[in-house]
Amino acid sequence: MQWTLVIPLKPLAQAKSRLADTASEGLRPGLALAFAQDTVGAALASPAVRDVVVVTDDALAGRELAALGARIVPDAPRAGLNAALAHAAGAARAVDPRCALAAVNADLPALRPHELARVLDAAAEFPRAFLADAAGIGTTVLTAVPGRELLPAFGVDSRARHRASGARELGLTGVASVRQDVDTGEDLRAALALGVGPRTAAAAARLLTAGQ
Ligand SMILES: Nc1nc2c(ncn2[C@@H]2O[C@H](COP(=O)(O)OP(=O)(O)OP(=O)(O)O)[C@@H](O)[C@H]2O)c(=O)[nH]1
Ligand SMILES: C=C(OP(=O)(O)O)C(=O)O
Repeated sequence: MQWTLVIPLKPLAQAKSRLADTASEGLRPGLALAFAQDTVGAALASPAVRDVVVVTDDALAGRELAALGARIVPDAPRAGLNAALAHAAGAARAVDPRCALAAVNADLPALRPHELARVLDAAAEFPRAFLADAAGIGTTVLTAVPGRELLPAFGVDSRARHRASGARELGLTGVASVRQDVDTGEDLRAALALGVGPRTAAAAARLLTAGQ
């Protein structure tokens, strides 16, 4: 099965507020963009991914991610993450009503294309499925096969909420790069240890140069 990914991204100036102690306000937007670029780049290189829709109102991120090959959809509802994802899912199904959908966070800078393919291949066995994040509290991937709605419940305790919604939790091992979202300085160190994509590597080097 080939998947359409929907990836949400806040305006960069507001993104990654929990990295405030790791990156200054001047460097944080560039870091958030680098995470998104490496996430989208790896996703588009995955054999299980047909296309990527990014839902964002950020003009710069929209241009940069479109240049990588993503379709950009404005965050028309402006009502938070789950409304943005439902809107992007609708935009994808308006083009192809039978597409398989996967919501993926924009902060997976260590993402490896073949690990994402393993997750999506496993998800194809269930109407809706999800992968918990490295911290074991959140979610990095939520899927819905053709004919099923995504019903996203990202945010606080989303692992428990996706489980309660009837989505099947994927208990895969060996997919650390798909679980490693980056919200804190500690997460960034963990992602760097796994090996990040080229834009995040460059942005992290700028942090070091700036003495942060
Ligand atoms: N389009 C869109 N994306 C969102 C919205 N809220 C969050 N996101 C994205 O959803 C993912 C998870 O978001 P959050 O954890 O809430 O925000 P964050 O920027 O990653 O981190 P914090 O500012 O530290 O909370 C990230 O890819 C965000 O950019 C929204 O209202 N609209
Ligand atoms: C929104 C989520 O991600 P984050 O860890 O970025 O808050 C989530 O896990 O549901």
